[in-house]
Amino acid sequence: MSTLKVVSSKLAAEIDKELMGPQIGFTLQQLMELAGFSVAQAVCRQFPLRGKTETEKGKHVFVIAGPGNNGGDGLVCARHLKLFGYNPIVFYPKRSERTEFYKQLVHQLNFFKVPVLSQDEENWLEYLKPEKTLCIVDAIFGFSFKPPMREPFKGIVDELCKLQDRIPIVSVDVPTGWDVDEGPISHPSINPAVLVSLTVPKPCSTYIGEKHTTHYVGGRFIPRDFANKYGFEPFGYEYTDQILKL
Ligand SMILES: NC(=O)C1=CN([C@@H]2O[C@H](COP(=O)(O)OP(=O)(O)OC[C@H]3O[C@@H](n4cnc5c(N)ncnc54)[C@H](OP(=O)(O)O)[C@@H]3O)[C@@H](O)[C@H]2O)[C@H](O)CC1
Ligand SMILES: [K+]
Repeated sequence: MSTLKVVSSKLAAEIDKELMGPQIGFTLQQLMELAGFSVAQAVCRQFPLRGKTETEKGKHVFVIAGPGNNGGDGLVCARHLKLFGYNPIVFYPKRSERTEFYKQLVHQLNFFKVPVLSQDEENWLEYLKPEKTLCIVDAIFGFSFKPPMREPFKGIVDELCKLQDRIPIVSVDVPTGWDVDEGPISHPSINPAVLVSLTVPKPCSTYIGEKHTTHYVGGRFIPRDFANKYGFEPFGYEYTDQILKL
């Protein structure tokens, strides 16, 4: 059995479909909770608060959530970061009307007093000052991005490209704007400091620069036989960890 390290977007969608199908019965909410939780753990691993000054601890984690499930991962991640003692702020310019569930995720952020900025709050760039921001979580688009990028996200990603040398970006599952299989197809493109691949890395992850980008796998919810069925070995997560550095 080949131990392929990546699966195509088609296979990733098939994996999701089977995980949420009648035999296995995961709900999207369950997978998103574990996915978002693993991204929060990766932020903590990469940007630990322990031993940091009060100023460092007061910096924001700026989570940009897109209109789909990648965005949902970001909303979940922000909630866990708050519980971990971080200072998340969510920018959610285009709120998904897909299901009630997204509204509940925003209610939970309100409950935890995590600010959720919408598009008409022009001051979102105010939060992107290096001295105020620990990192940016890119939860804009995942494996369903189809170019060309439409506004308001094109403008947002252009700003991120200008800032990424001064504020580290943590990309959820796929760096936004990359093709899930072909990698960075448009320029300029996001070049994340951290990539958290969910369930299993996608082909685009082979285009990250290993010196520049720390790569984690998260979304720990599949057993060995299921992984082998899709041609890969399960990842050797340590004990209760929700992420593994690759
Ligand atoms: N198994 C797991 O680990 C799980 C992964 N999850 C995450 O889900 C995303 C995939 O989510 P999906 O909703 O299928 O897609 P995206 O979030 O990537 O984006 C879809 C939305 O983006 C809009 N879109 C697409 N292309 C463009 C564009 N060029 N310009 C503007 N907007 C765009 C699209 O809008 P449409 O109108 O085109 O439909 C969608 O609104 C995966 O990557 C993981 O992060 C889940 O958490 C489940 C478990
Ligand atoms: K992303």
